[in-house]
Order: sequence, then structure tokens, then C-alpha cells
Amino acid sequence: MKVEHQIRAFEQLLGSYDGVLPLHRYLFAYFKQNKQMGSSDRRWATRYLYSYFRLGKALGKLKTMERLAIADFLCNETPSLMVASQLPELEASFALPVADKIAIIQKKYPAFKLTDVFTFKPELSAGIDAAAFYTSFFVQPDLFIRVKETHIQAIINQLTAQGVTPQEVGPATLALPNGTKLEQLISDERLYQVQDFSSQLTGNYFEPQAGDYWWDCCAASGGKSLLLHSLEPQIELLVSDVRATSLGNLQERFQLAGIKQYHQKVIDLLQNNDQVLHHYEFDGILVDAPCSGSGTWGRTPEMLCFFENYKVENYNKLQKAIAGSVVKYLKKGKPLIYMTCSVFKAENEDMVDYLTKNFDLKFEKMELIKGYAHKADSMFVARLIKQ
Ligand SMILES: C[S@@+](CC[C@H](N)C(=O)[O-])C[C@H]1O[C@@H](n2cnc3c(N)ncnc32)[C@H](O)[C@@H]1O
Repeated sequence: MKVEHQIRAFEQLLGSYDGVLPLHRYLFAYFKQNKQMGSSDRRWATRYLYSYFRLGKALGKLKTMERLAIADFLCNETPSLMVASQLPELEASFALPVADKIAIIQKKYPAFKLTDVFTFKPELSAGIDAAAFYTSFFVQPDLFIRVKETHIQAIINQLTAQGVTPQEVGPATLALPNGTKLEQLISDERLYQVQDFSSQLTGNYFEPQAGDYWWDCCAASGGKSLLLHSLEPQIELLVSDVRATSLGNLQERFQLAGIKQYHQKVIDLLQNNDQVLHHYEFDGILVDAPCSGSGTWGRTPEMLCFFENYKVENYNKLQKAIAGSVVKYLKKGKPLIYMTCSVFKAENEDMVDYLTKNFDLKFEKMELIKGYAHKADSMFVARLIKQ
């Protein structure tokens, strides 16, 4: 395939994409409409576009194709026509570690700054190694699954027998290359859940007890509820979300996991829900709040180019209203688990500060789970106790 052909496809896509839909959904629809694009065309267009967005705003003054070649060099280990045609002197260095490749680019382009990859104004949460975090954008995160500890060896054997070697990163967690077609490799889909590594680690803060009644009030398709249930199956559970469609997905996942004992409601936490909830008292509440998602942008790097600072403030208002509205349904001495997949202090530590200052909640512990060190998302989790 000629490089001109690849350039045309890339330019058309870049020109038509406006950041409204997540890139993977946009590409899915685009390829469906443009059937003349063969699988190789699609693969290259996808690689180029994702790599391009991973550069964020770095070297913004260069021409698009030169930036694309730099991005493709930084983000991939195998050669491309783009680098061969634009920056042939870099071709021999494709297999080097990312840090070395960055050093090569910095030498060739003194204007290259890591801080231009992630240019957002809100301060990062404490403890984040900014350089390591920015560098992580050049590496595609892994795909993680959570399995029953009793089944982990059987699943490893099944995957290995088919030529895929998973990495065992926890007693119940396997890491696989992104894009692994799990449904074709693991015969029984009841044996695993796709869930990011950091998301799985939030479970260390839940500490449910047998017989407890918990509420997952931003449940979406139930990732945290399934995790909670795997930690303590003897619990009663209320799952709710403002979006009925997500709860539909939750139902399917719960059915697969064999969970039957739960209650489900569509609840908008921005409304007064006393009529529906007045008699409820929970032993634990999970607030996996809507947020910027900045800890997951390694998977959606288009956000480096399309996210706008003001949105953090909007999410913050939502987080305050949502978390604040559920405290009254928590029993004294019991935990509210506040979580985000954000790396911004305003959505994390500042929210803990807000909740402990404005409600009968006492700080117990919190953590920014640094997924960037493990090819995973970054997540924030805090455990606050009702007084
Ligand atoms: C980060 S997601 C939850 C992810 C989920 N807990 C999981 O583990 O996959 C945040 C959820 O909050 C929900 N949400 C947003 N605004 C809400 C509101 N006003 N009331 C209730 N839920 C809301 C969204 O629909 C979204 O599903």
C-alpha cells in the first residue's frame, strides 16, 4: 500500500472527526459506511489516528504529517510507511523503550515538551509522577480481566494453549494485550469479567460484611457491584443509575455472574428521592461518580485534544450534588466509598475535603491508584465513615 493512500485515509478521518463520539465508536461507524476500505486500510488508519491523538498538543506548530510520523514512532514498535517517508532516520530506533525514543525526539525537536502532551489546567492529584503519567500516553494500556482465584490457573492454561500468554498481576487479575478477542479464547464467559486493574484495586476499600445491605448508586453496567459481590456474596444489593440502558447491561452481566439477589431502580440523584428511598438504610454506599475520566485517557487519547478545562468544574458540581444526596441513607459507622477515574485533585482530594466538611462523614483513607505504572487506568478511591 502506498503511503499517499494511507495519508489520504488519515486526512479524511482526521478532518471529519469532531470529538463528539468516542473515537472507537466513530471509527466503527466510519468503516461501516466506507466499505471500500479493506482490513489493512482500517488497521493503518486506526493506528495512525490513535497515535496522532496520543501526542496531545506537543509540537503543535509542525505540519500534520511530520507530527503524525513523530507520534507513530513514539507509540509503536513496528515500522510504518509514514515514518519511512517522513523521518527515515528514526526507522532503526522503533524497538527502543519509549523513554529512549522520547530522548531522540527531544534532541531532534528541542521544542518537544512532555507537558504539552497533557495540557490541562486543573492540578493533578497528590503523588502523581507527572513525567511518568505523561509518558504513559505513548503506550497503549492492557486489557485486564478479573477471574475467580480458583479458576485462574485453568484460564491461564486455556489462553496459553492458544498462543496468548497472560500476565498474572494479582491473585485474581490477568493482563492481556489490548484487543485480545477473549470471547474466542475463553470457552466459558461466566469465568471472567473485563475490568481495569486499578478499578479492581478499589475493592480493597469496600470491606463488606456478610448480611450487609449495600447501594451502588452510580452503577452503570455494574462493574463495581460485581466486584463488591465477588468480595462478599452474602450481601443484599441495590443498584441504581440515572440511565436505564446501562442497567439493562447490568442485568445481563449479573445474570452471567449468577447473581439473582439484588434490587434495581432508575434513580436520578439530582432529584429529591425521599419518596422512593425514605425507608432505606445502607451498610455501605458506592459512589462511583461521573467524572472527567482523565485517568482513562490512555484508552481514549482523543480526549487529550478535545477535553476542555471548564468541564472539570461541571463534573465537580455533579459530584458534590450526587455524593451529598446519598449520605442520609447511610447507617452511622458505615462507609461511603467515593471513587472517580480522574487524576484531577478537584474531583478527588478536594471532594473528600468537601464531603467531610459539609456532611457527618469522617475521613478514613484515600488513594490515587497509579495505573500508569502498570499499563492500566488511574483511579481515585476514598473511604469515609458516617458519624
Ligand atoms: C463512572 S460511571 C459508573 C461506572 C460503574 N460504577 C462501573 O463500575 O462500571 C458514572 C455513572 O453515574 C451515572 N450518573 C450520572 N449522573 C447521575 C445522576 N444524576 N444520578 C444518578 N446517576 C448518575 C452515569 O449514568 C454513569 O453511569
